[in-house]
Amino acid sequence: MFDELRGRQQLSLKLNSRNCQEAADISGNMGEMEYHYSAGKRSQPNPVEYESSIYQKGLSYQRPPFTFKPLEWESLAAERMSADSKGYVVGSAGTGETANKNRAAFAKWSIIPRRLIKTTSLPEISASVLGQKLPFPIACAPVGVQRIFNPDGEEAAASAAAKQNVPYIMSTASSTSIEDVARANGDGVRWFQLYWPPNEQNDITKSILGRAQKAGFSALFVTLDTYILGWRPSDMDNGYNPFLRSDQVGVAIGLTDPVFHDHFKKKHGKAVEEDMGEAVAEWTHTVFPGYSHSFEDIKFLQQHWKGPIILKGIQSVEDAQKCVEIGVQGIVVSNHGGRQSDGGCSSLGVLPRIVDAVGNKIDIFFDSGIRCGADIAKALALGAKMCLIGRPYIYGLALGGEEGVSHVLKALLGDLELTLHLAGICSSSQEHLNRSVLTKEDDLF
Ligand SMILES: Cc1cc2nc3c(=O)[nH]c(=O)nc-3n(C[C@H](O)[C@H](O)[C@H](O)COP(=O)(O)O)c2cc1C
Ligand SMILES: O=C(O)C(=O)c1ccccc1
Repeated sequence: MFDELRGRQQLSLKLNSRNCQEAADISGNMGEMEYHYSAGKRSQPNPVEYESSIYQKGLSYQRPPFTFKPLEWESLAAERMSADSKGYVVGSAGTGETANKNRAAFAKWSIIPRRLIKTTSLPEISASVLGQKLPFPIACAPVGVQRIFNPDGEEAAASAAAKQNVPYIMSTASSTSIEDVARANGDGVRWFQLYWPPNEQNDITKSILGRAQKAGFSALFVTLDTYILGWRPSDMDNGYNPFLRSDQVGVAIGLTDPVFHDHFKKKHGKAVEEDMGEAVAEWTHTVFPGYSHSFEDIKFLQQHWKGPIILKGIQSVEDAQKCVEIGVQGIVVSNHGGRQSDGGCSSLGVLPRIVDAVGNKIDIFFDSGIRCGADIAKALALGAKMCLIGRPYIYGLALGGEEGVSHVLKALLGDLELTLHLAGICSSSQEHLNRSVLTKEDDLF
């Protein structure tokens, strides 16, 4: 009974509250959570609708086959994976100290709700990044080898992201080609993440960038913290490296790249098809050369990429300042989910100082450790413009392919929307969602 009342209440709140234009746009079937086009424009999914429709489905025992408990996605997904895949996604570097600190850092900040803030609508949770206004302040982080979690891999995730109006960042280590991911993503917003070949192989880099650009990827995320994979005990215990599997997962971009094919032929005197093992080893070495580029080298990418460039993996104020100096458009404050270095800082811990130093000069994205709506709210309050979701959507992929990814994205957004609403915060913009809504939990004692 309570659920029924609550469901109805949510529904009527929603219907009364969205502004007129949006209400006219929303033509979706509430039960199925389908969203339709109206007047040639895609109507915005409304995350809280998901919650109300679930209460209603609950009444007729038609709940979705996925849990809404964000901290259970990992264990439930793990039950469906091989030991190798589970170790790969859940695992992190060394003792796991960095990954643990990523999570612990969120609990150090608390949201102080304000009361009697008169509202007539649910909070607006859009984001303004890279000169664009996007409906939601989250994106799917670049994650490689997605077919080890579900046979539909990147195509399922990119399709779900487009349906939920969430940008999809495609990894260079994808198990699907650039062109196939673009097709699956359709008219969604898609960005490309580069694992960057050494300068001697700039022709291969140019080829990848050209393909990504042609396939409609509009921004370039360059990952700086993974020129070699970190010390990952779970994978070493399993003797597991996704590239070294016999089914060649994670090398789709190389195996479909004509310039890489030419390069391989010249170097090895045979075609890629004649020696797949050698070709995979060569590609792996091309994108994980073992050594880093320099700030100076970014010029090459600026010359060959028409669009915003965002550097991923920034943890220090000094590096953030250098990013501003060299004229890139954004940074991702990230420690790769604690997968690369042990003994590191929490990514959320370093965020405020980086925001203070460069937040008004460059777009700051954030990831590492986000698991629920409140985590997104805290990172945005500390000055990030957008959060990248990493492991959670991969757990969704393992749990239920495209539907599972959609579920995780909708659940995170619904949770965010209500978290802000119930704290009296009327939008995700810095004007309303800023440090004044937070306190350090330790300061309370
Ligand atoms: C299985 C897996 C594969 C990943 N692959 C990539 C990748 O190919 N490129 C990249 O830049 N980051 C990659 N990442 C890191 C994510 O983009 C992101 O920084 C990280 O997952 C954020 O931490 P979280 O998982 O705690 O949210 C990967 C992460 C995971 C879990
Ligand atoms: O595992 C990772 O964190 C990552 O970035 C990666 C590297 C190679 C293949 C797939 C993912």
